[in-house]
Amino acid sequence: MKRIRFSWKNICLPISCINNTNQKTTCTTNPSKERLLLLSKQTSVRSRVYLSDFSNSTISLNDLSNSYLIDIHIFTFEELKTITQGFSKYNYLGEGGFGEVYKGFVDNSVKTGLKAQPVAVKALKREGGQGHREWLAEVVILGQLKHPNLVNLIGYCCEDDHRLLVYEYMERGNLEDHLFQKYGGALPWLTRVNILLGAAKGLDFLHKEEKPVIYRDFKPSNILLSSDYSSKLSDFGLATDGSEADDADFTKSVMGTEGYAAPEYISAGHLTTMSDVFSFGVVLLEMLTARKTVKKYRSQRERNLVEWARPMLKDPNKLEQIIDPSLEGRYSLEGIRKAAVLAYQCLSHNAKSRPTMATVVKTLERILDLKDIQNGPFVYIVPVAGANKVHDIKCN
Ligand SMILES: Nc1ncnc2c1ncn2[C@@H]1O[C@H](COP(=O)(O)OP(=O)(O)OP(=O)(O)O)[C@@H](O)[C@H]1O
Repeated sequence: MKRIRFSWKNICLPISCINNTNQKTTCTTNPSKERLLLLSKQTSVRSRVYLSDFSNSTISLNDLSNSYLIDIHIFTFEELKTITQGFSKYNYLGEGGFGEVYKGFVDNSVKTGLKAQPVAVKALKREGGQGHREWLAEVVILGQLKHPNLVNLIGYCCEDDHRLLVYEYMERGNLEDHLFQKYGGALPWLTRVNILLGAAKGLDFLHKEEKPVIYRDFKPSNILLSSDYSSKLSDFGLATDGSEADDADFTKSVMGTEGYAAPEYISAGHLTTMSDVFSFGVVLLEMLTARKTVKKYRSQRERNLVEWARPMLKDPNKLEQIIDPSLEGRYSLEGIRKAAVLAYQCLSHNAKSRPTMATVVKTLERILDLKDIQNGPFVYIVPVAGANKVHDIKCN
């Protein structure tokens, strides 16, 4: 489901690397002395650069990449064109609100020190301030925060009006395509729980930052899967690092994807970490039911999944009616009940009654340990090369 804006307010950032005269600019000039002085004063008190540092012009992209970014490579547009074979249709992976995504391959010959690996290259559609803000949010947040459940940003390109991002390539694409069966059979129960556990750990990590990062766009298409089905959050364009809370333009614009945003955020623009918890509840409900949160062609009563299904989550007799039939009863009964109660709590209209992501992680870990799976399929444990975990693969 594509991202929509509930309302729109242009965000005007001073874009230090855009050259209005249209000359070729690659953001590689040295930071000014005054800026570095200011920066060194700031570093003594905090360890991370925030998005607001850019809107206040206290830092430039050069300062950020020279002093703060972790293992980030700066690519030229030509280099990215080469590694994606000229953004060829054969390398095309898909398109989201930000722009098109292409598969590529990098190694030491592209940039010294670069590990040989497949990558995903995301190219920003050229459309002014908000597009640049989204690109910058990805660089500022993913360039500084590293975690096994956040997609790894390998590098970026900021040349003339080109804005691109280079990520590690995730072999199994996004959860949405698996959950709603674009590919093959239904995901087994424990694989689903494990995927959501990974995503929950990613959110928990973001929320535990000194200034919590609010992800703002949690949904299945933003959860990417590796070959062994471990999950990582991607698409940080709408994320906010907590530094923009006083910015009038920011607080006025409500953004996200229809069906996932918390009610208090839609109605009053009230954005907290609990907004992410609500969105997590929506995805958990989608995982339990294999139904999309909003679907036009469902009956009026069932159109909004949350409104229709939430009352049934706490009633074990009704619960069975909404569980994904393609699971064919192959799940832990206790596990599915616990997951349903967890979804119910995350979807509370009162933000304060929702659990924190730390509690969600603990609950999902307990559910993952419940192995009383009814009529279980033959489970073949595949050791995955390079990974220290084993995962169950359903064999028909
Ligand atoms: N790192 C990656 N590895 C493999 N595939 C990726 C990667 N990043 C994105 N993709 C794929 O590219 C396509 C577009 O992804 P993108 O994140 O831009 O948009 P989206 O999340 O589908 O939509 P929206 O931006 O509206 O939320 C999707 O099919 C996604 O699975």
